[in-house]
Amino acid sequence: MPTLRLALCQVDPTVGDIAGNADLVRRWTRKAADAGAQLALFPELMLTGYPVEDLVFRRSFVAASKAALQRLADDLAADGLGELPVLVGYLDADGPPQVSADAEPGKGARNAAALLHRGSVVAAYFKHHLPNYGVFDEDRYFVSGNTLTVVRIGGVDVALTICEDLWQAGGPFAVARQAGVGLVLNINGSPYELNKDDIRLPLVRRRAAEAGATVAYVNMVGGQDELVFDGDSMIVSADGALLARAPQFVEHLLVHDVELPPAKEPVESTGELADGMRVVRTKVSDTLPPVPTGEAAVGGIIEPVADEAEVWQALVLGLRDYVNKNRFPSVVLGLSGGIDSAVSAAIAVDALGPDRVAGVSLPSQHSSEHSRADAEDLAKRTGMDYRIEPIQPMVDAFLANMSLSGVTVENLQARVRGVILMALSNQEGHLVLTTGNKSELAVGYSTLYGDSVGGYNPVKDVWKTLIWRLAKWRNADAERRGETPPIPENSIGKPPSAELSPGQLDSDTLPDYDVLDPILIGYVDGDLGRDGLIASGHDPEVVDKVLRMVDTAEYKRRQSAPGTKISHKAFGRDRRLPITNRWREHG
Ligand SMILES: Nc1ncnc2c1ncn2[C@@H]1O[C@H](COP(=O)(O)OP(=O)(O)OC[C@H]2O[C@@H]([n+]3cccc(C(=O)O)c3)[C@H](O)[C@@H]2O)[C@@H](O)[C@H]1O
Ligand SMILES: Nc1ncnc2c1ncn2[C@@H]1O[C@H](COP(=O)(O)OP(=O)(O)OP(=O)(O)O)[C@@H](O)[C@H]1O
Ligand SMILES: NC(=O)CC[C@H](N)C(=O)O
Repeated sequence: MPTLRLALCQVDPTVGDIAGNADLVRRWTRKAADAGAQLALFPELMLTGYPVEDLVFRRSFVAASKAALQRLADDLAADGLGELPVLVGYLDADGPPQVSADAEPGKGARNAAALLHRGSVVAAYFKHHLPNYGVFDEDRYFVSGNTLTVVRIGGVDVALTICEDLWQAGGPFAVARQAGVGLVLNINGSPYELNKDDIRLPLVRRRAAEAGATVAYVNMVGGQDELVFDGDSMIVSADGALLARAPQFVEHLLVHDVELPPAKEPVESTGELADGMRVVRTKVSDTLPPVPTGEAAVGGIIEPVADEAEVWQALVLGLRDYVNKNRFPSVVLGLSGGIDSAVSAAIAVDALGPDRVAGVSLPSQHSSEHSRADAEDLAKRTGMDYRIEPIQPMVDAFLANMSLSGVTVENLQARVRGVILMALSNQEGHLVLTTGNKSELAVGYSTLYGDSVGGYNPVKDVWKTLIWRLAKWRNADAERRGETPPIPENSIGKPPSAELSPGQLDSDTLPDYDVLDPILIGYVDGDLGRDGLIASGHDPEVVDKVLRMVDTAEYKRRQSAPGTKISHKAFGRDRRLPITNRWREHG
């Protein structure tokens, strides 16, 4: 049986940085070669980053991707790495974009993968299944490919596939079986969602069984606006055994030797192959770079971590990459002494280090003594910068000049805080973090242009009840490691309050969060209607109240800052609803 040393390069590309991404491929191909790899693979749309959205419509961008691909092949050969076949995702086009007036049927932009060898592009593959649900809009951008590319490398037939191809039965993996391949490569831009890693392994196993071949699955890592890619690259044998698995949320080179069946005689590509596809075969090389003598390469198997640990890492990486890729030196956020700002600050410190996080206490006449003390305690525990900017003089200046009362005055305080944070951003260059959790976003419990101001929201997709769980987990994790728990116990234990009027508590306006969150999870994440929610045991009156709040807060969500997606259905692309909308489920 031939043995192939595979190198799965789980790296963090940046959208639009074609030259930087090509350099990343060169650096990691060098690492792969140093590890004796005989075939290296990089994620989906590696050269352009993923997802590129409407950049696909720019012909200049497509041209840059294509030119970079050939340049990369040349550079790898010039680097002395030409003998190592490298599979890399890139943006291609064989016709004008589908949205343009001169579009041609069956042609257009392609989500593509190319195999580079000895300074040339020796084979290419166009993604067959285009995801068009959730956050994905690939039917808007790409034309589907109908050819399975099979390359013969070192006597083994290897099929090339891209991400969504893995998620559907009866497509390229079924064709791969008909073509008799020994290995299927699958390159991914698969964003993180809680529990997605639990779905991926059985999915890869099913496709390995369908193809009757080993599957090498490489995914990117890193944050891109609201998405965070978690890696979780793996190799699964034809009989479903997990051979190697990379850690989540970090760049990683997974190098593993796989035993593969020798290529059979070429199968004729005529006849009905699955899903209307045909097969095109290319012989790349009989000879491969020799593996260094000695130990076989074993990639190891990383065990999945607890949900809280996984979500925390996702939030940390999502924020870090947003801040760094958008070149902010630091972040600033208001510290109320409450749990949302405390958790957001702890995420920021883990993402950026304490020197790049500034916390501001913005007390008003309604702020309790503990709000200041708890904010200061948080700052001490984490080592972040801390200052106090009292807002009352500015609030009073408004009240002396305008006749305002009730909720307007509550909102005024939140807005003065927003103005101060934006002023600090303008003056000192920080990115402002806003800290509204998913429960608040769902019911509109925030002040527009007030506490909702900010460029990024690290907890946007985190239900309030999960915020508490994360806080407890993060503190316990610190204790396990002998470190100071970052979040003051007081911030975890106190009843939530906006402190915008005397003695105000969230529970004056909202049901308790352990009642509210399950209703929201059913309505928002599960798309349950009123009847479904009541049938699952919720009080009809509370359901009506909650649904009314959710439905009428769409306008706030549409103006909200981006934030890291961690759930199956995050506000934004996953859940698109009209603002002007008279459809109501509730009484
Ligand atoms: N369909 C629509 N399209 C576009 N704009 C629309 C709109 N409907 C209202 N609006 C605008 O929105 C305004 C109302 O929104 P807004 O000004 O935000 O005010 P509003 O939602 O009325 O009040 C904010 C609520 O959030 C609470 N809060 C504030 C701050 C922090 C926290 C917390 O604990 O985290 C809670 C506060 O106690 C209060 O109950 C209207 O005056 C109108 O200008
Ligand atoms: N006194 C304050 N000083 C500094 N920032 C504040 C203050 N009050 C509110 N904020 C900012 O506004 C956000 C909204 O907080 P608010 O206290 O109104 O409700 P919350 O959603 O329960 O948040 P938290 O749990 O952080 O208190 C806070 O997370 C914080 O960033
Ligand atoms: N880029 C893709 O094709 C991603 C779609 C796929 N279902 C995933 O989330 O992994």
